[in-house]
Amino acid sequence: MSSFAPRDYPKLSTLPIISLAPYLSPHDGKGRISTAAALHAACLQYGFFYLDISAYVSPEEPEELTRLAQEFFMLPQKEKEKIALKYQDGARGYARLAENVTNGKADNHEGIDLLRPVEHPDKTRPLWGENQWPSIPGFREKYEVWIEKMKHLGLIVMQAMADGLGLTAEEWAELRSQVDDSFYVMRIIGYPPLPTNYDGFSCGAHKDYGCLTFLYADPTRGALQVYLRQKGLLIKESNNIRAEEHIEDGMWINADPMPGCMVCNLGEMWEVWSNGLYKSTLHRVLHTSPNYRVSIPFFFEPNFDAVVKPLPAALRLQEGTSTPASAQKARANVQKIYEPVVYGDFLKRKVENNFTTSVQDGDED
Ligand SMILES: O=C(O)CCC(=O)C(=O)O
Ligand SMILES: [Fe+2]
Repeated sequence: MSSFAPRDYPKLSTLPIISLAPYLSPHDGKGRISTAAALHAACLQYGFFYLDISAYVSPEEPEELTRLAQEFFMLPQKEKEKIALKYQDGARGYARLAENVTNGKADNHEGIDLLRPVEHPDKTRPLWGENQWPSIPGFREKYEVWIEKMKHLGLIVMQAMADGLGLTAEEWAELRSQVDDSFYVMRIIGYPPLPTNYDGFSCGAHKDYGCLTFLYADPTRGALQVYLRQKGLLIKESNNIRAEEHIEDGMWINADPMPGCMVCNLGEMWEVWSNGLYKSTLHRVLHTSPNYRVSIPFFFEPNFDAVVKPLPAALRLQEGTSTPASAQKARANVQKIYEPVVYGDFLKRKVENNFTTSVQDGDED
């Protein structure tokens, strides 16, 4: 029985849209406050949002990356296999269609993974090999420019989130030092249409495991879906028609691409930093339209050796205190503190267990 009458439900629309522009201009103090507050609210409620990056990226740039990805995926299979994962550390290179498995089922996609390069590469060590690039002219150059842009974007969004969570300047400096040499993953994904009666998904339901995901996807609609778990009143508006739907136990909503925006979501490391205040949200891809879909998520992750643990600012919020001094006293009221995680160790465990482990294993609510 619910004690929550439907009319009192929090109103949920499609995912919130947040503009990053104030954080790109040096003097927009007011704008920053509202961006930081909007980020905080989106992270509390959804763990997913649209990031309006039109002030940072011109639309032609990711369109060109999509075109290059298409060109690669359209090559004969034998050509694509020349950079197969098996020639390196098993994590860098080309994964053929259905090689990736989620929840025990083969995903109907293919892809290329490019990870942060390491010093003294050794392909016999997990994650420690070298990237394998397609030989298509311009491919590597264009993606390397994008990677630099996404790393910089990661730091900007982290700063805005730190403001939203109420970190002091010293606390932000400490958090920044955990992400300033991101062990990122640039993934390039190709999705043929999902065959009818396919036993699985284009990409099965999962949480991202790291810090922040910046997803650029081609204009295909109705592919990426996000799971909203809270009760609420979903407001849908299209073609001037407004519909309301009560969500009782959670539901999947579409996160279609929006011009000038990327879809951004939190990985599990943010659950740890925020001591569970912010959730890493389940999502999946069901691509049933007849076109070949391309998406290029950039996973902005902590540094390999970062020790990720609950931030004092998150504990202060949970304790209902606002200053570091008063928080000390109230600490005992916080019911559960997440265990610290060394990001690189966590990632290696993930790879060994085919990405099935979670920071909260055995502890799902
Ligand atoms: O292709 C997409 O829209 C999402 C892909 C995704 O969730 C992932 O690679 O983690
Ligand atoms: Fe994902």
